[in-house]
Amino acid sequence: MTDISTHTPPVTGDWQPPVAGSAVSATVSVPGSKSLTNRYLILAALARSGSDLKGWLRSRDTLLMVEALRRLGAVIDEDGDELHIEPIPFTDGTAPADTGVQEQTPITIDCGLAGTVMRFIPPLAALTGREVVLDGDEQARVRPMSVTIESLRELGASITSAEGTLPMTIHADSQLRGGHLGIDASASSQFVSGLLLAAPVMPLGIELSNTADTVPSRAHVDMTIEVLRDAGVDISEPEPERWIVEPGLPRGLDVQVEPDLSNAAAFAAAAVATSGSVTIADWPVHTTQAGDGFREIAEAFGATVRLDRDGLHVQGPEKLNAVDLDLSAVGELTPVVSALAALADGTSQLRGIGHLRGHETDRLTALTREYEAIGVDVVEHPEALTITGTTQLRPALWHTYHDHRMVMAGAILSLRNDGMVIENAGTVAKTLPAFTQLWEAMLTPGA
Ligand SMILES: O=C(O)C1=C[C@@H](OP(=O)(O)O)[C@@H](O)[C@H](O)C1
Ligand SMILES: C=C(OP(=O)(O)O)C(=O)O
Repeated sequence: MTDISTHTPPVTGDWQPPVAGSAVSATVSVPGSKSLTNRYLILAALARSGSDLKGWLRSRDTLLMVEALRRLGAVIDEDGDELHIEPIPFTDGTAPADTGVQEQTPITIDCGLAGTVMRFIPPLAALTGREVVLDGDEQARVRPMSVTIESLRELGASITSAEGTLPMTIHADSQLRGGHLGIDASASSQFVSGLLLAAPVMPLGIELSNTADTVPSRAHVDMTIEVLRDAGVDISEPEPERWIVEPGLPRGLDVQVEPDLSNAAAFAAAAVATSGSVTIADWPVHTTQAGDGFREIAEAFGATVRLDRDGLHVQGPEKLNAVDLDLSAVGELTPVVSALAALADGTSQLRGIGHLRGHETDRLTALTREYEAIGVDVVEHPEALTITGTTQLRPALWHTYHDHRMVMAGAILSLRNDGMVIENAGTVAKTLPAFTQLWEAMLTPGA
């Protein structure tokens, strides 16, 4: 198993990841899922009693969520790898109890660059009866937010936002009653998840439907439904993309967070890229995580994949096949998958990924630029990338655009591209602060 205890601290600036001299062979254990941690935190903040989260992910996105919920009134204590959460004092279907003079001071919330914070916190904030000002990183200010803002307005919130993005202010007179709502969720599944997660506290619950093209990242909506249901919330989807949540607070949680499979995919990809063999410990047999989709994707590249009680075992092929994949449901895997496509034998199509233009950065443009710089032939389409793999990669500075998954993609390419340097590797702390350490440990013989 990879042991990072004796390794140097995480790299925060430029990083030259190791080249794989031979086939990578390792067992890797990754920390908890970002998407599950942040959903559990939201549910715990709404619950009718205290909650315990074990194995939660400690990263920038989750710490921002913890801080946001504290500011809204939850009490959160950290004890080793556990979090204990006492909820915001909501009662079924009403705003939280009056907590006195302090209520007059606006609450400020930093969303960083976290989609889950900027789309999941506003519905809760609008239920508190407090003035809440939300902002984030410069790049967060261009991420799509108008659907969250408009939908909360329709449900009774009073919101000021000059550009329909962050920064925004939710006013204290907001009254979110819930009810029927149709939204265009084609730009992000998080518009749907944010409303569904807060719906148990709305007096009328919610009947929400998507009125536009299919919701992307469907796996994440399934995750939202599952965590709500597991917490005793009455949620149904009587027809595709129409969801009904009945009012009624969730139960307190006592859960173990699954490992983050989208982060794990980068390590599994190291096996695929080097004809190597990597085991990801504790890969769950049942999960709603988008990262689980990597099993089929690895097979499409020619890898052999086996899931058993010890985890996921990935054996890379001698030569990578080119692929033709619709990644719309599992879009966050795209940067990692694209790195494999850049090493494959032939031309790959990665389709259904237009919504990635609203992620941490415009990922289609960022990947295209960086592939061109290292000698990979890539064509950028509005909603797809065409990538022709090569064995003749050029060393270059790989820019990361404040995108953790660009760091991961760069590390995979570095396995077969000596001299490549990854700029601002510390940005990977968004979801995996120990990434550079785990990566180097994986490439240390005997890991
Ligand atoms: O709800 C979530 O936890 C997420 C939903 C997805 O967002 P989009 O639907 O905007 O792609 C995904 O890409 C993101 O990494 C996490
Ligand atoms: C798109 C991502 O993050 P966010 O939750 O900020 O949308 C991601 O992690 O790939």
